[in-house]
Amino acid sequence: MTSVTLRVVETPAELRQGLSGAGRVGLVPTMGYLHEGHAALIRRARAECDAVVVSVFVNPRQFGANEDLGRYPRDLERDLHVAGEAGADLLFHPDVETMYPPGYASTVSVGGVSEPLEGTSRPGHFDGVATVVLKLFNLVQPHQAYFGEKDWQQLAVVRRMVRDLNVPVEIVGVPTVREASGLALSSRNAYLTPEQRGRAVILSRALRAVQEAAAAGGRDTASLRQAGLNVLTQDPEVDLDYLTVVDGDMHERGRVENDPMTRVLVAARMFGVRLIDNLPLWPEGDPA
Ligand SMILES: Nc1ncnc2c1ncn2[C@@H]1O[C@H](COP(=O)(O)OP(=O)(O)OP(=O)(O)O)[C@@H](O)[C@H]1O
Ligand SMILES: CC(C)(CO)[C@@H](O)C(=O)[O-]
Ligand code: BAL
Repeated sequence: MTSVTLRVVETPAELRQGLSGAGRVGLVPTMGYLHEGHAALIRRARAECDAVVVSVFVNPRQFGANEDLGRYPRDLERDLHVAGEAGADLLFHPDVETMYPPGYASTVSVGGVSEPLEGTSRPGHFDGVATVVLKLFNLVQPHQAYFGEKDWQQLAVVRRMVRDLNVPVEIVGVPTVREASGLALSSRNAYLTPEQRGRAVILSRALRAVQEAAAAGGRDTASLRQAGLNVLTQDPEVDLDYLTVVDGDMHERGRVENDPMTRVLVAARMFGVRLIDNLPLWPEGDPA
């Protein structure tokens, strides 16, 4: 049943009013078309905070000129239902003019962790993400903010920004929610037919193959990567952008360290849709 207490607010003034005297506030930033992955973030916020704000804003500043801003899936009714069920109190749904009024001229740019991988493939993407996330932090002033591990590099960029700019918020990372097949839930999965989603499971299979190679003792990054490539090359539909093993700073090294932050990341285009996924190299933490 959808929560009867969920309120939609569209302006900063309505948001502040809705949060007055709220106690501990949790924020879940999203671009909408909510699914069970988003619901996991909202439920976690519900369990840890007195008031939960979900923002739904398809942020134009994080899309490149040739990306899918125009066709990004939107469905506010669905979002209300999912957010209400998961226990949100406020759904902040500003329009583009509210977030970026005429004369708007500021950008937040995080260096280092934002530069490789998604940063290389999607120039300007993380500037757009950091800018809107900092604006949301300033508007909502949450005690805690919840982000999915599915967007692992984004999580690293947000953590870096918060540390560097002394933003008074605690960042909480939430594990990736998957279909039973292993496919990571993503709003962009809506672009795929059920048959295509079945084929896209190959990405998580490749990540698991890399995990298995590490569990078997592999420490050399090139051979770990090859274990994943052996899977990905089984389907010619996979147009690989990157498959890599990185440390917590998003650096690829020749040999992997025994560090729980070591992660295997993949990005590929399948059926014209760009998909990303990642897993910890050692699911149970670093090996002895
Ligand atoms: N499967 C998932 N499990 C856990 N968190 C997720 C999952 N999918 C998305 N999230 C998180 O939800 C937040 C909002 O993400 P967003 O609205 O972009 O959804 P998305 O499904 O990642 O969409 P996209 O298709 O654009 O990647 C982000 O912090 C993201 O990491
Ligand atoms: C964090 C975010 C909501 C900023 O627009 C977006 O990048 C997303 O949905 O992951
Ligand atoms: N979940 C990441 C948002 C994006 O791809 O723009």
